[in-house]
Amino acid sequence: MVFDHVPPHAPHPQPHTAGTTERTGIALVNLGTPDDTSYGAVRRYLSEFLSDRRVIEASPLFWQPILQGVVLSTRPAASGKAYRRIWNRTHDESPLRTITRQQAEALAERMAPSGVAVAWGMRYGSPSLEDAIRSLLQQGCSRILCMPLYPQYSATTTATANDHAFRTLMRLRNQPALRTLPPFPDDPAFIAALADSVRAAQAQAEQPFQKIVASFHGLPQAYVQKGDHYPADCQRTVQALREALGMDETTLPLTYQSRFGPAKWLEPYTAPFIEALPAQGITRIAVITPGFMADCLETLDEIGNEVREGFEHAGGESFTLIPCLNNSPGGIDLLETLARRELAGWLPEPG
Ligand SMILES: C=CC1=C(C)c2cc3[nH]c(cc4nc(cc5[nH]c(cc1n2)c(C)c5CCC(=O)O)C(CCC(=O)O)=C4C)c(C)c3C=C
Ligand SMILES: [Fe+2]
Ligand SMILES: [Fe+2]
Repeated sequence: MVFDHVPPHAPHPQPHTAGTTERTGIALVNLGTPDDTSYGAVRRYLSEFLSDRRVIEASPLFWQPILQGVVLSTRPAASGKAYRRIWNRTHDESPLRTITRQQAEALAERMAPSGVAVAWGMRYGSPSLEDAIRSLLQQGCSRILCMPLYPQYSATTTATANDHAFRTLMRLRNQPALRTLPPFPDDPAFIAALADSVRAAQAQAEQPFQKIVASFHGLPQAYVQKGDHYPADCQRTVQALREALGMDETTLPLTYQSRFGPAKWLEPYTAPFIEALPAQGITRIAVITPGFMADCLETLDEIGNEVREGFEHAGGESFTLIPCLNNSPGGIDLLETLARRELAGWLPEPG
């Protein structure tokens, strides 16, 4: 018997109902997270993440011995300690997992009247994006919108999430139709939600912020030289936000955080930039992180703990971390706006 285009090792047989209705589904996807903060769990997570050739482009012949040797014997302990500082003890999971689930539940409520199912998964760790897509198929979805929750494009985030969705479909005999959400760096709905979050933070502060630093996850400069247009997308977000708030490069500067390894990453680096501010007479600041749709290790610990301590140690007096859009009404409005736009033609006609 010949199995056209279906690898004989396809791991899970598809249920007969999968993809046989006109139902539409949405799969929300974010980066990933370890299952717990132990050395073993963090090591498994980092090993999967840092073995992704979209993330580390060096040849595996060169990189894998370094990863499996020095990196995975030292980094899991340090990262596990950082995760423990921010861990959601009520649900025993990382904040990124909690918030992604909350976003999916809230979006599901909004989309239910249109008959759209919503699932969520991670690019690395569990539940995986593959689990999310399989759950949508189980629910009879024949059309799926994959929504990587990254406002700015990068091959290291958006593309690898989409790769994972495509790879999942490669194993299916009956494939659903698949759409992917394009990046949305200066979408008016995104910028309006960010501007509202800044105004809300300012309204709660005792005194006006002297600066609001927009800090994005960094990227190796070599990837940008090879064509990744991530920094241009970050500039688009910040420029649009400046215009929405009547601010400029001085009052709303752009910086990059989360450098990993010895190579040159995008500059200026967030931590030294912020630690230098008190010496310039800037002692009351806020930090916004518009590259993240959900609070996570990089916002809550790196900015909320490490950078805050550096700023205070250097003489800073007031440090406000503006929350990500998370499951705020503005954040869910944005997800619904983006989803409905991308689902044009796939939703039942109103009335
Ligand atoms: C070469 C390494 C890395 C690249 C390139 C990279 C790009 C990148 N990452 C995000 C978003 C997130 N990264 C997060 C954690 C994280 N990132 C790296 C490395 C690279 N990221 C590491 C090693 C880690 C793990 C944490 C640590 O050990 O310090 C997270 C947080 C996950 C969580 O559970 O909270 C996010 C989100 C973007 C947007 C990006 C490219 C622009
Ligand atoms: Fe990262
Ligand atoms: Fe970090």
